[in-house]
Order: sequence, then structure tokens, then C-alpha cells
Amino acid sequence: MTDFDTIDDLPTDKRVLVRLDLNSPVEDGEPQDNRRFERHARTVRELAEAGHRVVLMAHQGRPGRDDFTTLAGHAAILADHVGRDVAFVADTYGDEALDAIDALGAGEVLLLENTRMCDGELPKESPEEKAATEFVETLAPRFDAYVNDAYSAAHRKHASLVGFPLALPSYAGRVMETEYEANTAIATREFDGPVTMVVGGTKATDVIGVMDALDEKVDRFLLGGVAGELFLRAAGHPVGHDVGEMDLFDEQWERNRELIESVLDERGDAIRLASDLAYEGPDGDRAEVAVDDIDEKTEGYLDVGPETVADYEPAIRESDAVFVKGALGVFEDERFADGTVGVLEAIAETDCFSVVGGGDTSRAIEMYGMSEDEFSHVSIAGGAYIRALTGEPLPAVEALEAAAKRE
Ligand SMILES: Nc1ncnc2c1ncn2[C@@H]1O[C@H](COP(=O)(O)OP(=O)(O)OP(=O)(O)O)[C@@H](O)[C@H]1O
Ligand SMILES: O=C(O)[C@H](O)COP(=O)(O)O
Repeated sequence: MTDFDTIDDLPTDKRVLVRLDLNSPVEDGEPQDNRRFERHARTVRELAEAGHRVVLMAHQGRPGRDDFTTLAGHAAILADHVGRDVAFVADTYGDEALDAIDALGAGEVLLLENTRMCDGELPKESPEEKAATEFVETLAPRFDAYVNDAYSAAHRKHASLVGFPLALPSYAGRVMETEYEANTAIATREFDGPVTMVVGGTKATDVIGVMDALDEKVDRFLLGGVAGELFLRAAGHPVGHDVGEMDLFDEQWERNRELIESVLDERGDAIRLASDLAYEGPDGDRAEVAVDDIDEKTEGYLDVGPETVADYEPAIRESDAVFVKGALGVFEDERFADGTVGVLEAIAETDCFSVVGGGDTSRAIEMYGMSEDEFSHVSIAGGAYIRALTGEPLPAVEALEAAAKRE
């Protein structure tokens, strides 16, 4: 039961503005296909088949990062999944975008440029201020309805997520609806045995806050990735800082240092850290080192080592529920996939309740020959999924609920 309207409530033949989350891993400047395209394709196909004029908004990366790119490549990948053309315009609400929107016929689909390239999208403002941005005020009058399918971005208060629901009748797409139902149900579920959370990835700031909030609910945290290294740093090891060109650790350390230290202090017995790490050796092969033997960080550590996996596996086997947020290493590179794959395979082999979350992380399942069916739920959301687990409200969901009440 949801408190917002869904596309089942949307009349046919409308001009519909749809927010998707196509944020994807980018390799050599090109977005990589992943579960988000496949899942959103269902909503887009359904809207197009109902005769709507379908205009899509989405974001990619964050300004200043390497993955902050155009959405041109995303349109082509999405078209393959939808099974019909997805036109692309390299503009969000300027004349070029407005002309392309006006020219759209019934059942046609158009993707606008990266929303994070618009001035009004990101600044921290209230939903009312977002609704008053030039971005929202220019686009909204061209549409009859707004559909939000971007559950995985629902924890962000950006204009494309919370501004449009104040300006247009608003509906949830299929991904929003199913992810909301699955993740909200998890938050209220009780487990008889131990609950374990595997924490990794690059968005340490997101996951550390959640570790703190889930204190009561989770019995054991198994750490890897960037957060894992930051906790090793807090435990006194000379790792968890940037070396060379790296830009993953120092800023997140400064921002979270106090919280990491207090979480480690209060829940140290529940937190397992890597005992060995892997890096790229001089000949390009995977090399491994015991954490206790590291005197100085001179390498980027790209995975946890085999001893760590051997330590984590029994903890998983004994669990009644396992939640995964973030990969334990750079699994996209086969040399550094062992930690992530080892842990996912251990989860797949047990019959515990299991949820794998994260747009990037969930990609490892197919890449390494596992199946979605081996897990209770595979969420394409990262930050929104872990916030849902803590029961924290999601601003974009609240905006849909407020829109439904208004009508
Ligand atoms: N030690 C590491 N150094 C650099 N990158 C790492 C490391 N460990 C894991 N990663 C990267 O973390 C990424 C996955 O985590 P990330 O936090 O970016 O996203 P996610 O969990 O999939 O969720 P979201 O949907 O929030 O993006 C993987 O692409 C992997 O390459
Ligand atoms: O990939 C995600 O988790 C969402 O698209 C949100 O991206 P963000 O963390 O850059 O806001």
C-alpha cells in the first residue's frame, strides 16, 4: 500500500515528464549497461505504449568527477532495453530542448541532457525554491504530468526530484513503486538470528552514517572498499588516505573522522576489518599484503585479500539476514573481484534473507555468473536503499505523497 499515485492512475495520451536514475559506471567516457536501464525500460515502454509523449530526465555523476558526462550514450543503451527509439537532445530546458519536446509525437521518447548540468538542480534549497527555479518553471508548463521512477535518487532533494511534484500532477513509475514496497518492508522486518551488513564501495560518507543509524539492528559489519580502509586508518593502520592522483579518502576522512572513531569505539566488537589487501603489483598482476605488514601506503588498495574473505564467509553462513551495500573491491577489473564475488557467492549459497543494494554493486551479480534469483531482493538503489533500512524519509517519496494529498 503506497500513499502516492502510480502510473496506473495516469490517464492516457498525456505529455509526461519522467525522472529516471540512469547513473552508471563510466569507462573510457562511456556509460556501462547495468540493471538500472533494464528496470526503467519497463516504465518507459509502458508509458510509450499508452500513447504518451515521454520526455526523460536523468543525471550522471557529480560535477568535478570523471563520471560527470553527457547522457548521449545512455539514450542508446536505454533504446535497446525499451525496444524503441530514444531520441537525445544535448540540452535540458533551453530552446533546443523545448523545440525537441514540442516536436515529439504520441508514443515517442526523448531523453534530455544530464540534469546536474542545470544551474537549478543541485543547490541546497527547499522544494518550494526548487519549484521556483528557471529549470522547473520553464519545463513544467509543457507537461500534463510528472512521473518519478528514480527511487535510487529519492534521498536527494534536487529540483528534478522535489521541484516538479509541486508544479504538476505526480505519479510513481514501476521502479519507484516496487523498490519502495520492497525496501520499506525490509525496514520493518524482524529476524531471529544474527543480521550482517557488508559495507564497501566508494560512498563512505553515506555508509558510515548508516552504520551508526543501524547500530541496534545489525549484529555484524563486514567492511571493505573505501569505508573499510577509513576504519583501518581509525584503528591505527597507515592506510585510508589518498596517494598520487587519488581523490577518495582524505576528504571523506575529514568529513567523517569523528563519527568513524565513535562508531569504532562503541561497536568495535561488531566491526570486522580486512586483514589483507590487494593491489596492482609492478608486473600488472594482483599482489597481496597483510595489513599488519603495511608500514606506509604507497599503493592504491583495490580489493580485500583471501584471508579477509575466509574470515567473512563463516560470519555470512551463520547469519539469518545479510544486507550488502557497496563492493569490497574494484570488481569491474577481474583481478580485483575476489572479495566482492567471494562474499556474494557465500550469500548466494545460504538460505538467509539477503538484499544486495547499489547501482554499481548489483552489477557484479551477472558479471560473475550469479543470478538475481539467488538473493531475496536486488535493489538498484544504493543511498536510498540504506536510508530506507534506517527508516529515514526519502524527500522525493515525500514529494510524491504530498502531491497525491493535494489532489
Ligand atoms: N578500494 C576501492 N577503491 C576504489 N573503488 C572501489 C574500492 N572498492 C570498491 N570500489 C568501487 O565501489 C563501487 C561500488 O560502490 P559505490 O559506493 O560507488 O556504489 P553502489 O554501492 O553500487 O551504490 P550507489 O547506487 O549508491 O552508487 C564499485 O564500482 C567499485 O569499483
Ligand atoms: O547512483 C546513485 O546512488 C544515485 O544516482 C545517486 O547518486 P549521487 O550519490 O551522486 O547523488
